[in-house]
Amino acid sequence: MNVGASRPFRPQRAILFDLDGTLIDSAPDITAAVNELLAGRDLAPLRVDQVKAMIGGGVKKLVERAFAASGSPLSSSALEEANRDMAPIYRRHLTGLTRLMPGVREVLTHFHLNGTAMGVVTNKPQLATREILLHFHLTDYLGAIVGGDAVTHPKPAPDALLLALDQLGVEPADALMVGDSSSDVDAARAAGMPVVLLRGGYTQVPVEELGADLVCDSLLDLPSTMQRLQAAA
Ligand SMILES: O=C(O)COP(=O)(O)O
Repeated sequence: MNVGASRPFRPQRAILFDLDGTLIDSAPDITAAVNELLAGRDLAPLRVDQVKAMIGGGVKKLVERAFAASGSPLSSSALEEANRDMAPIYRRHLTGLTRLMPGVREVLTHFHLNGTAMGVVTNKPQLATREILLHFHLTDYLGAIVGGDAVTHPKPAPDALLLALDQLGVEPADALMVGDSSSDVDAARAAGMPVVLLRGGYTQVPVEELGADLVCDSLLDLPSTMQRLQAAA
């Protein structure tokens, strides 16, 4: 099922995937990390659904939002300190509770066999991103892996997407961004790329309202949907 494409799709030479909420369900691990940090400050744990709504802006934003939701908003110096404390905690909770979203391996295999270049562009730190992708044996599919700290301006700025496309040697108009949130749409628009959003990711706003060219129920719908749209273009 999809919501109508808002512009013609031409065959894509590359696809950039968001990570959290798109390729992986990392919310349980991220919640465990957040709650370990909060417990260190005698604050009560947050639920996974609360933390889901805080993911997508990088680790520092996550920390800021978690303390605000706990009724203890941080000053900028306290945020810096909490963010420093979070780094080793976050690294201990990368894969234990994290699972691939449905269809990831099948869909990456499909596009790989198709000759489509692929990359991951996330606001998660680069080292953590690489460790997770290695854990799930996905790095062989990916010609570019760009974390939030690999650029000065992470998503929703276009920089990380443009860096990944540069590494893949593909122009923005010949590539597609696939994500789950407004920062993916905004980054893709700023980079001049079409964008597909998947339902079931980490957004509080319904994906239909985020201005994507297309919305799919799951990653598994992407190959057939792309074929149909390209045939019609
Ligand atoms: O906020 C994060 O750490 C990562 O989020 P993203 O993979 O959706 O960009």
